[in-house]
Amino acid sequence: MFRILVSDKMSGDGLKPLLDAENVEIVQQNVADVEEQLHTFDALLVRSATKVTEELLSKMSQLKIVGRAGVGVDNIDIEAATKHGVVVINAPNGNTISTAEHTFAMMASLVRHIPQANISVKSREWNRSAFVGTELYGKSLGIVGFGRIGTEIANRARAFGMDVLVFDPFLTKERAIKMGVTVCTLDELLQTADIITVHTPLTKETKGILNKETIAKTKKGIYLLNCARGGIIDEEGLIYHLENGHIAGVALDVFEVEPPQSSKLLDFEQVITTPHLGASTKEAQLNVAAQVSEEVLLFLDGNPVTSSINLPTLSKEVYEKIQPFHLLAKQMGNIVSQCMKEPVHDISIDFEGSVTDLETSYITKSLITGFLRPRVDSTVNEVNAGIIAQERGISFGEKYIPNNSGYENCITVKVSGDHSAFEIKGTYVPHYGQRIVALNGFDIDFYPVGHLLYIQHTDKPGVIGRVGQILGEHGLNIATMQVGRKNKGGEAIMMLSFDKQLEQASLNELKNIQDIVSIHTIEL
Ligand SMILES: NC(=O)C1=CN([C@@H]2O[C@H](COP(=O)(O)OP(=O)(O)OC[C@H]3O[C@@H](n4cnc5c(N)ncnc54)[C@H](O)[C@@H]3O)[C@@H](O)[C@H]2O)C=CC1
Ligand SMILES: O=C(O)CCC(=O)C(=O)O
Repeated sequence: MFRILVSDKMSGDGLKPLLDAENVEIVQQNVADVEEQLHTFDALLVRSATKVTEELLSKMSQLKIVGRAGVGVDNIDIEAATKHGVVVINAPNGNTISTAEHTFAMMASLVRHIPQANISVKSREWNRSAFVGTELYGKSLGIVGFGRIGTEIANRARAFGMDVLVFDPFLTKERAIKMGVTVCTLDELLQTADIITVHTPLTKETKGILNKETIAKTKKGIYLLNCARGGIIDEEGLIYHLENGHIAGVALDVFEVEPPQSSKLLDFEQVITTPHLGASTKEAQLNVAAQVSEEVLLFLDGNPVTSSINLPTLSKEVYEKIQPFHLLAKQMGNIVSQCMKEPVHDISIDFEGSVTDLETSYITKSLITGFLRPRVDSTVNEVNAGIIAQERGISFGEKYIPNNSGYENCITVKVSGDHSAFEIKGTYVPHYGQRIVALNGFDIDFYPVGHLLYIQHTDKPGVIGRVGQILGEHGLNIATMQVGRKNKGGEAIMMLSFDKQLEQASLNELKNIQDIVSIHTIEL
């Protein structure tokens, strides 16, 4: 049974997949009200109100996934979630139309002074001359950030007969041409636009992208809108230019601090506001809640996620192709880790053959996870494996090499430690399974599961027999056995598998056999 905490208010219909699921218990309460139970939840669903901080994540020790019912994840400490091995997903498309429509409604309201006129009429005034507006038709709209919402706004603006200028450093020329917008630099946009609206995420680069200096470059009488995130337009800069009369009007759905109780911006007649309502429609709330609910359920049932912020996202179809290699890589990492009982500083992974057609970064993360599991106390998974490896001074990298192994696909892992190195090769054979096909240059062929014993020895008569005898005396049945050697009478290896774990006494006896160089038990 999975326990899911829904901390912010969400559409009941949207949560239906979770409410209907048999293996799920849902608690719809704010995190602050379930302080004692925080460690029991497997998943946390939030909108923008709940702040998912390092402190909260530390208290939620069972947490596996955070679902953000919306786009912006600035209320979630992604770095901390990644460190805690918690997957973060969002619902990127569900509220695009609602937010674009809201921005457009704000724009129309702004240039026609609708909110101010509404207050005036309700105050029993009839002051038509005070509310003379401006047409949108023929005006230049500058859009900063041309993603999902920016694109929808451009479509609507063109239908209103506006020229659309776009600044987005990640926008390709082809897409701009297709969308019928003019791409320009930020300075060109600032100097040309009559109205500017921002639709970027809040990042180090976008924080204060419109500020005292950049707003000064805009036309006198500019209209500015922020329906994305508070802080993208610097509030002090806004106040400065509202006071000096440079700005004709501002529409804000979002604020640097929400609610903006003490913000001076609320005192300006030419500032119109809404309380972060961009995504507040029945449709958007249903969409985003349903999207994250379905995704969280799939994830908890062991499926890949399609909109993760801190994991490579894979479709189910792609995941099915990757899954056998994902497992093979985890087993390979685990084997090396158990055989190399020393500090390791580099892991290099070579992919060859058909596996190179897949998203190998996911396979690499699985390998690093498998390697770290026997060494790390904290829960390590594909989300935090990279960070944990880095923290422990282990570098890793992957590359594609020509397919010379003789296998249809092959993964070779070379691990460098302080005192030695280890090399392992694995392949996946459909309908046959994962196979380890070489260890430290010895050709071998074994299935990497269960209780294994890896023995390095000298290729001499009687060694294998003595091993079998000691194991037999300890009541240990050898399930499978593989041997490999490079030269007659030289170094050799054995890989044995058992139905149960070996005890220390039998290992001690094996170690005493002359011509045995080393022994490692491997538990997979
Ligand atoms: N008011 C509300 O209720 C809502 C607000 N939002 C906000 O709107 C933002 C945009 O949402 P979407 O369009 O869905 O996101 P998106 O990811 O589709 O688009 C963001 C765009 O910003 C661009 N961008 C990133 N850094 C930039 C920079 N330094 N300069 C210019 N452009 C830059 C990206 O290239 C991308 O095209 C979200 O991050 C969220 O914060 C989203 C939904 C509802
Ligand atoms: O209504 C909400 O949850 C806020 C939506 C939002 O800001 C977002 O999706 O980024």
